[in-house]
Amino acid sequence: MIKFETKNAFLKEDVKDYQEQVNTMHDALMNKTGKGNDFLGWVDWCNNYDKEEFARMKEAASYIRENADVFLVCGIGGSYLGARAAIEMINGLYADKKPEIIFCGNTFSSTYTKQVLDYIKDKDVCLNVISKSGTTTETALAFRLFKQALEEKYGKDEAKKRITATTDGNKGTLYELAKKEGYDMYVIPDDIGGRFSVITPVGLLPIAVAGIDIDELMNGVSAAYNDFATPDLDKNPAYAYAVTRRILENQGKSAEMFVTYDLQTTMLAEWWKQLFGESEGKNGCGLLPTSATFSTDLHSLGQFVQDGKKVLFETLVLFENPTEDVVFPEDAENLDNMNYLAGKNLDWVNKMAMQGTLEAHVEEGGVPNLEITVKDMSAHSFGYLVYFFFRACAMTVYLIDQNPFDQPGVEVYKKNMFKLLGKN
Ligand SMILES: O=P(O)(O)OC[C@H]1O[C@H](O)[C@H](O)[C@@H](O)[C@@H]1O
Repeated sequence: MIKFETKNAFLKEDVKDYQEQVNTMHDALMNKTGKGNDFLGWVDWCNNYDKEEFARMKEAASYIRENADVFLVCGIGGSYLGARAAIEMINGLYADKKPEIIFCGNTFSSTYTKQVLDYIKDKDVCLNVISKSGTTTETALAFRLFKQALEEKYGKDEAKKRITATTDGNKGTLYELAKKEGYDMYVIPDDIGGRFSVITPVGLLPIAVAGIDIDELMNGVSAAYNDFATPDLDKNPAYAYAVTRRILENQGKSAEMFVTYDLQTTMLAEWWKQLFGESEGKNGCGLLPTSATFSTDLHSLGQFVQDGKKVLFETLVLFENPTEDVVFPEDAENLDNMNYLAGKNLDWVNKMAMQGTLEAHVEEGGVPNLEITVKDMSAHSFGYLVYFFFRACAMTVYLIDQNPFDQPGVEVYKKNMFKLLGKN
């Protein structure tokens, strides 16, 4: 289902030399005995998730689709990136589907927040507030504003029906508030951290509201779970990718650029950045996760990749089959001199651009390129791909002996901000 290739990676070590270490880490992961083992619920979540809650979520999604022009998803980090990545990748950026999905609660920007508040004024709205901790300030602040806007518009009772809360199953400020208000509630499992939570109600409810088949998404997760049961580096592309990153780091690389050729996967890259950035960037370790969407960014970052400081390698995420295609038309006058492409499919042009760029970056630029090939941009492939990255991420961080599942560094800005905001 996923092909992983290193033929353009300039590797100076053999991936297979890591087999023994990978076997040990694989056991730690599967037996839940490694670092951060309290947060390994995602590993076999596809076998364990609550089917009753899953069915309830689908019903809630139908209610929201029938009753809302706009669906507000109020969350930040792992509580919004996965859903947004899935919805954009699978439905595209301009899907003419009701409801329109707007993400809030991920910024303090007064301009953005006020503009969303104005935009929803004359629209029917439902809202899903998502926070594992239940105390994240960006989310809590936006939630109060949008909750009040809904209460003003619909009255308290009707607003309650339009608000769902996804949070801890037993505790926390949001949990208490939602219980008291009587909102429809969904649980973020204790043993699944935010950046691994797109396969739980955190991601699945908004994804279902977008009209995407969440059974298919979970089938993709299960298929990946089964395919990655073996630690054999010849058979497990997630682990081969995990090891390859470490080899390139040993060769002096300090950044990894996630590259796609489809604009609707830009948010997938943002999701991936949180996954790897928060999992790996600690105690002075880790590769900087960065991203580019080509060919758009070839016209901005291309110069640096080709010719700048040799700090990075590229990880190409290629989708074999496009969701849509366009045949380039003939033009009788040919004033733009573009007739040489007449009759060609746009996807073919995109793939030729990819081929040409790959050769330029690898052969002339000496930039290592890894290739991850995915069949298409379906819900099934999304589920498969995120699980691929989960397993790769856990393995690659275990290989540098760090805990992939905490993020103590994120607290530092919060402490300073709270002091400035006068929070006690
Ligand atoms: O879901 P929440 O508890 O609101 O957290 C939202 C996000 O913010 C935190 O600061 C963490 O660094 C992220 O890992 C998390 O995904």
